[in-house]
Amino acid sequence: MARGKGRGATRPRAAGAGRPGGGRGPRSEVVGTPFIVGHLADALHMVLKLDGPADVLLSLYFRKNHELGSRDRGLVAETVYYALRHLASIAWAMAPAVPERSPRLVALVAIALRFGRRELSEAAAGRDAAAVDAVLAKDVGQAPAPVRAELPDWLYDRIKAQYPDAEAFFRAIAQPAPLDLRVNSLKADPKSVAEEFAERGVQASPMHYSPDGLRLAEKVGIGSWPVYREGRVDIQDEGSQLIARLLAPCRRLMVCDFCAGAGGKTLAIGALMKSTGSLYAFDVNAKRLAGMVPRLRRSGLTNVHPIAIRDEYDRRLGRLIGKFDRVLVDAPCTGTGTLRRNPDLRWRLSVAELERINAVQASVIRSAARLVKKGGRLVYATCSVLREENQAVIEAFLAEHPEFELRSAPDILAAQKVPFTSEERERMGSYFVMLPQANSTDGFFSAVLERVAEDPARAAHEGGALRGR
Ligand SMILES: C[S@@+](CC[C@H](N)C(=O)[O-])C[C@H]1O[C@@H](n2cnc3c(N)ncnc32)[C@H](O)[C@@H]1O
Repeated sequence: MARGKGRGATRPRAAGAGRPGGGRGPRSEVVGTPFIVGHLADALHMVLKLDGPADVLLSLYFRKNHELGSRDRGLVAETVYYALRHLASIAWAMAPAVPERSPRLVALVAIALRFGRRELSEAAAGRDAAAVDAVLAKDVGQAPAPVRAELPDWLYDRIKAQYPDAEAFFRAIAQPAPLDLRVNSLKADPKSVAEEFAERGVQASPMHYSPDGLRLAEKVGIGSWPVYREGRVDIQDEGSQLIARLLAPCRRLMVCDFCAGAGGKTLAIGALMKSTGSLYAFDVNAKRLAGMVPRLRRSGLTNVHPIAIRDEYDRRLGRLIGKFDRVLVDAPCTGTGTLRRNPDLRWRLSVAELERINAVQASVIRSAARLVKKGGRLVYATCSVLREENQAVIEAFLAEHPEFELRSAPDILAAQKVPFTSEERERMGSYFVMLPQANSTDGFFSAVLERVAEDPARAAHEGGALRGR
């Protein structure tokens, strides 16, 4: 696999990685010890079934395998993610063997590609050494284009057709994403938080676009740090932070986050509202919504009302029709904008799933739009890079709903001092579009729609009721 050879072939930073317990016992010469390769193969055996998100399956694996020290876990996780990012080319090079039935070979090849062939101990490679070398000898440059792009054919075709810089997108999603933080303006400011990180020897730099954001130079586990536990920061991609700003939330508004999930955007919106007004957070997934509770506690927000709904036409929504100044629909989507963070996603998606999600998107935006008052705004957002889930949904909605008009998303952000170049503005038009290859963020799409007239159906209904009196 000439393409992979040498790429990133560095020793892992973690001193002692490769040793059982990650620090105990004599120092191992190489990363790929029998211990690490064994665990990596077992973890890949689970993850390559692709029957659940890799991060969930990996944490399950680590919970069951206490003998792995924190550095071992870091090494296994990093290599599993590397394998998922390069799964198409690894599968192509190892054919007729298939990854899900040969996780050990995938483990050995992934270590050799990520860290260098010499990082595989003889004891670990064992009888598979020749097979590994045969895989490494394959020239991925000869593989079909979707394999080189590390995408399934259907997704490759769509991205290639949609983006003139598709090749740059393919390169961008082969890289891991940085760790982005949003500073909670209720409790801190970016400068003081950056200093707090500097005291721990971690560089946190201001973000290019988001005024509240800091980007860490290295990935560190901050879950137990006071800065996180005390709610001064939350983990949130830069693009996602900007979507909260598209609502231009200010004091004392009635705001609804219709697909709030565990509250990533809810928290950002609440902070921009300075914890005033009312912020309703709906979701059909009560478990996910419950994940918001500890985050709310840390954040210090007191204006948020999380409510689990049965579906987008839940009867309890009836009394809220026409009541909101702002409604965010952070729609369920394919998540194709987050492939840097969730490399397994591309292998778990399908055209049928895209079509199912598309139908939900159309239904959710239609229902959520009823909640927006005249003069209020509906913000539709996805973390997808596919036109079908983005522009096409908005075009179909506007064709059916002349009572809404598209507003300029870049103008709304420019008014909040978010700097876009004229080139970026030209690319976006009236929409908000962030792309990993152009903006170094996850891929995001958003449209801001203003209600300029009452809902015709509702007006007719109320008019009829009035006349009948
Ligand atoms: C993209 S995620 C939301 C992420 C969240 N806003 C954040 O920033 O962390 C989409 C959410 O939509 C929810 N959802 C799916 N169908 C829905 C529906 N019919 N009505 C409301 N929410 C729905 C899902 O449970 C999921 O939590």
